[in-house]
Amino acid sequence: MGDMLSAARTRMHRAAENLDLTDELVERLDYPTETLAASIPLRRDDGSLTQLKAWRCRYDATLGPTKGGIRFHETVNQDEVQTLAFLMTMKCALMGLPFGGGKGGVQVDSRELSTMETERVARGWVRAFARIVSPNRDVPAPDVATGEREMAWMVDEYGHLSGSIEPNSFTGKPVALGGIPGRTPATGRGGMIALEAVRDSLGFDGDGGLSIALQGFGNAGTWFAKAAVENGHTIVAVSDSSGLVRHKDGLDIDALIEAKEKEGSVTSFSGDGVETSDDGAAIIEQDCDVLVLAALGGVIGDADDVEKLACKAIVEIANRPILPEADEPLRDAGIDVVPDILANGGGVTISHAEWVQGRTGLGWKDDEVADYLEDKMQDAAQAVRDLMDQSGLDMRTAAYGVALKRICAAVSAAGTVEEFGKG
Ligand SMILES: NC(=O)c1ccc[n+]([C@@H]2O[C@H](COP(=O)([O-])OP(=O)(O)OC[C@H]3O[C@@H](n4cnc5c(N)ncnc54)[C@H](O)[C@@H]3O)[C@@H](O)[C@H]2O)c1
Repeated sequence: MGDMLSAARTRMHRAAENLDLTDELVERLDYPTETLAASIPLRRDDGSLTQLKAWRCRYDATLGPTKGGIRFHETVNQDEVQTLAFLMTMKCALMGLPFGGGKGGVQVDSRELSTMETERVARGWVRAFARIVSPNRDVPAPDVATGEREMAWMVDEYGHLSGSIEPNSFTGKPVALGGIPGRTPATGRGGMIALEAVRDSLGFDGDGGLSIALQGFGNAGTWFAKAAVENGHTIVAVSDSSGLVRHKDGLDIDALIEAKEKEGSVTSFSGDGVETSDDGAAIIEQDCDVLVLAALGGVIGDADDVEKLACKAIVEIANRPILPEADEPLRDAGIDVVPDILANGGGVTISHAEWVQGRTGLGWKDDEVADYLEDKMQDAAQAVRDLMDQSGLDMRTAAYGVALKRICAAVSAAGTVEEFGKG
């Protein structure tokens, strides 16, 4: 087992120990059910042939078909794919969705691919893994460097291979091809709903505006920022891969989005009182109420990183931006964390709505999507709060606890040691 998965599982074990869950049920989640590794041949535009490493992991399907994105990234590896599939398992259970967890990846630098090469990689991934993908078995979605267009190619390839039209084999499709309106903003908006739902347990009484520093200004970050401003909060600093921009009285988010769309970076933004720096990593040192991590994994890795923080709470919109080694130093520093499996659960929640839409053949309206997101985020946050109240656990451990209890209940429903042990 890889180091990354091993580290990720420590949080599950912490929850299981605190809640006295039966070992044999939790052990079932120690290893993935199925991981398929493949080599995808890519014919480059210049005629040369390259072999790309690729994976699909179905981590656990106790609660339903496995669900999770496919990322194209030069550093992706089997350990990362399995770790992210493990997190999807916990997230889908916490969000109350009838899905298990999965993840896929191709080890490739997407920036070096032409559009036609990207299409060949997307179709090659489906040819390699079609045997485990299916609307009732394993349902992939976009992730890093994949989006609606890649899903359109993948659904098409899957239809050719299976001999039937199966748009429901993937989510995150373009709306014109069976996608759902509201999927793109769902992760950012869901993160805001989660923050509001737990704000008093983070120590923010009342409903006054909070000062927020935000790392990452892509899909999730921009939609979170818009929702935050609509709710009366102030974004005092934003970073992306180009660097950092800050304004002590709050940034004009619509203008910042426009500048990023036009110039490709937040540091191109200017105006009265706006400061920029090429040191994007300094965002974690920004004095603020809430630091929102919406870019990368492993940003806060240990006690040294925790010492740099000047926030009162953290919201994890990226997957695993805080590593387990930093959990205790954060607790000692009194910094509460809204964990990734809750804070970014809005994305897979609306993927579920898309899957339901595909199964019924009936389209969802914008307000139905928004209501579903609100309800699911509130329900998950409430379940976590209830367990925190009952057990005194921190928010992350309680979130894992809610997920584990649901998975364990489903496993136990097919018989327990007490029943089988009767002989
Ligand atoms: N989009 C979703 O639905 C969704 C769902 C669940 C989790 N997530 C997670 O949220 C994170 C962001 O996803 P996204 O869809 O917004 O991706 P994205 O590619 O749209 O945006 C990523 C952003 O991070 C920035 N970034 C990259 N390196 C950086 C660095 N060193 N410092 C600061 N910023 C940096 C990029 O400039 C960009 O603004 C990822 O970890 C992703 O796995 C996204």
